Formats: sequence, structure tokens, C-alpha cells
Amino acid sequence: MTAYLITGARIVGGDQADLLIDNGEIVATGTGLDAPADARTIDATGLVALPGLVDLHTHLREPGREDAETVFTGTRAAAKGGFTAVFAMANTDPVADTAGVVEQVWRLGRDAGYADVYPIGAVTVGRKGTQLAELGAMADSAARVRVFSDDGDCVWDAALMRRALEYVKAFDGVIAQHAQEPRLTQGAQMNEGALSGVLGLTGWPSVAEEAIIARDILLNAHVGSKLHVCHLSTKGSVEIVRAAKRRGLEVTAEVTPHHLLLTEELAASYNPVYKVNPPLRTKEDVEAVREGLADGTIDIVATDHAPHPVEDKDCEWSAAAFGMTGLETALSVVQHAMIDTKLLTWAEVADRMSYRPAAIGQAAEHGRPLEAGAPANVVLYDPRVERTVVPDESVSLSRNTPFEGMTLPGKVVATFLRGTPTVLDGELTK
Ligand SMILES: NC(=O)N[C@@H](CC(=O)O)C(=O)O
Ligand SMILES: [Zn+2]
Ligand SMILES: [Zn+2]
Repeated sequence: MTAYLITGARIVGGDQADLLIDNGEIVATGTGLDAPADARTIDATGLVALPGLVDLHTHLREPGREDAETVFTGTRAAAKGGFTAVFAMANTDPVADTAGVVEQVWRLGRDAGYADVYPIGAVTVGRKGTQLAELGAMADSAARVRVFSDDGDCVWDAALMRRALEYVKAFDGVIAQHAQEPRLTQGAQMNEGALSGVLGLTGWPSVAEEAIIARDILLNAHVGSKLHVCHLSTKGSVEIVRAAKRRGLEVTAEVTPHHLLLTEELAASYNPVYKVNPPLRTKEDVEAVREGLADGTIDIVATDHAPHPVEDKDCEWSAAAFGMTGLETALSVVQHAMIDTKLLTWAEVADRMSYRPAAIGQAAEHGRPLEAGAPANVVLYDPRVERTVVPDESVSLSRNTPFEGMTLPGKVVATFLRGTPTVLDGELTK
């Protein structure tokens, strides 16, 4: 294995220093390090060194929709975005609700070699919301599933949600809820408000999200398990989670890059690239989720990378699929929304995009501080450059980025997965 001496990087949580990587590990940090003679030197002056990013919410689409994304293409996009681990959502076809399917996804990730893939298991059989899936079998499988979610749909039946929360206690699992009250969102197309009325699109009230979050926090407190809230998007949701945490109730929550930056006004274009679940909300909501992420109410940023082929997006708004891609732009959007606004430091970004998602998902090899002895999962990022987002430059199979044409700060220069570069000089290594 080639050794790498990374010089002059700003190491988050530490000083400007050198970083020596060998045999898959961080061997040392500091200055004047004793590198092997054949070590490759990377001048990282001006770059930020972060622990490899961890995405707790990615749609890789395999098996079933390999026209939108595969484990191979999705993890390439992940590596390009600085991620070394992704949690693959269960809404595939077949649904990841058995040990067989989660093991298949896990193996495909390992064979591709771009990022570690942690499959998420479905909570209910076929994600149909009526019968618990084989959670224990998925937990005991080679994929060692610890996160379970019916994402795409809400586990709306309170009794079933209670049983799922109880069940995962046996192996310290977590239920990640897609909080959407189905009766309040029938036919919903965008955020409910004055604008949805003007545009003639069925509205999606904030309360549909908040009611489920409040219910689940109480259910979870009752059974003493672990609840994670997917893609929280409203000011009211932030307030509910903040109040719960103040009371000492166990809950973790995520926000997506797009909900940190974009607002419902984009729907006025009727361009389905802006159609997403949960919908883009108001400026007030964006400010609230930013504050929530800054003060730790919201634990993590997760991309909800949701690739869709052109034919599912290039149609009338109401017929289009929900979802947007996000792996390759996540860190830039977070820099723009949170660092350049002085709401977060880089050390806090490492916390929200690496340490904490790894802890919630129990990805022990990931989310470790850049210190000697840790697995060499590292990203080198240049916050000084700018780029205009061009969909065709994406290595994802899909093109549905809502950031097309926007100028965003920063660029991933290198990503290391256990000491092996998956990205060097800004390009995939294989
Ligand atoms: N976010 C989305 O709009 N879509 C996701 C499902 C989901 O995350 O709910 C998808 O699978 O396409
Ligand atoms: Zn969802
Ligand atoms: Zn999702």
C-alpha cells in the first residue's frame, strides 16, 4: 500500500499539521514526521482535513432501479462528495426487508470499494406498513443492520411503530422515521401556504410532519428505545425536538442540504427538479433548521440523495417523482449555508457530517477524529474555490440536482477510504 504524507492541512479539531497515512491507518499527525522513503506527498496547504463524511440517508436504488443509480455509481458520487460511508435506504425493488437483500447491497458496496455501504432495513414487510419485517434476521446478517426505516413512507400505525421501537432494543437498533401523516398529505405536491394556493398545487402542511414527530417522541419515551427523525424540514419540528431534548428525551434528527438552502418559491417555476419529500419550505423554516443544526437540536446533515431518471422528472409537476440528488454538493451547500454564515465551525461540521452520523448508525470504523491509530478515512477539502454546478459533470447516473447553475463554494480535493484514495486531485482514482 502506498503511504501518503499530507502536508500543511488545517486538521479539524486540531492545528495546521501534517498527516501520515500508511497501511490503512493514520500513523501520525504533527510536523517533521518520519515518512517512508516511497511515501507520496500531497501539499494540502490551505485545505481543510476532515474525517471521511458519513451519510445516514442515501438512496442507491439497487436492486430494482439501476437506471437511476447503482451501488457502484452512487458510491462513486459519495466518494466525490467526500463520503467514506453511506447508509443505503430500503425503498428498493425488492424492498430491503430480508437478510438476503441487505447482504446483497452490503456486498455490492464492498466490491465497488468507493465507500462503505451500510444497508438500512425496512421496518415493515414490503414497506407496506402492516407487518413487522425480519428486523432480527437483518441485524444478525453479514450486513449487521442497525438502522431501520420505511423511508419514502411513514410508519403511521402507532401500534406498529411502538412494536418496532421495542423490537430493536434487543440489538441496540434505531428506527429512522419518515415523518409524514398520510391522511394530512393525500395528493400533496408542495408546502401548504399562500403560494400553494396561488400555484394550484395541493398543499403539504407542516403539521403533517410535526404531528408524527411529536407522537413518535412520546412513543419512544414510553418504550425507552432509539428514534431518529429523517429529513426534518419545519420550524415547528425543530421546536418539538428542542423541547424534547431539553426534557431529556431520546431522539436524534437530520436535515438535508437542500432544506438548509432552498425555499418553496422555487416551485413557482413548476420545474419538478424542485419537487421533493418533504417539500421545500419557507425562509422562516430554513432559518429555523439552520439554527437547530447550529445549536445541536438537529444532530446531523444527511443528503437524502434521491436520484431519478429523466423520464421520471421531465414531466408535469404532479406526475413527477419526489427527490433530488445531493451527495456531490452536500459539503459545498453546508459551507455556504453554515460556515460562510458563521453558524458552524469546521470542527462542528465534522461533528454533524461524520462523528454523529457514524455514532447514530454504529459505523465504528467511521466518524473518528483524525488522530494516530484511527482508520485513514479522510477528506481534503478546498474551501477557497468556487464552482458552478453542472448536472452533466455528476458521476451519479441521475441529473436531478436542484443546484444546477448555482455557484457554490468549495471542492473535495481528495478522499481516502482506509488509506486508499478514492478521489485525488478532485477526480475519482478508478
Ligand atoms: N426524498 C424524496 O423526495 N424521495 C425519496 C424518498 C424519501 O426520502 O422520502 C426517494 O426515494 O426518491
Ligand atoms: Zn423520506
Ligand atoms: Zn429518503
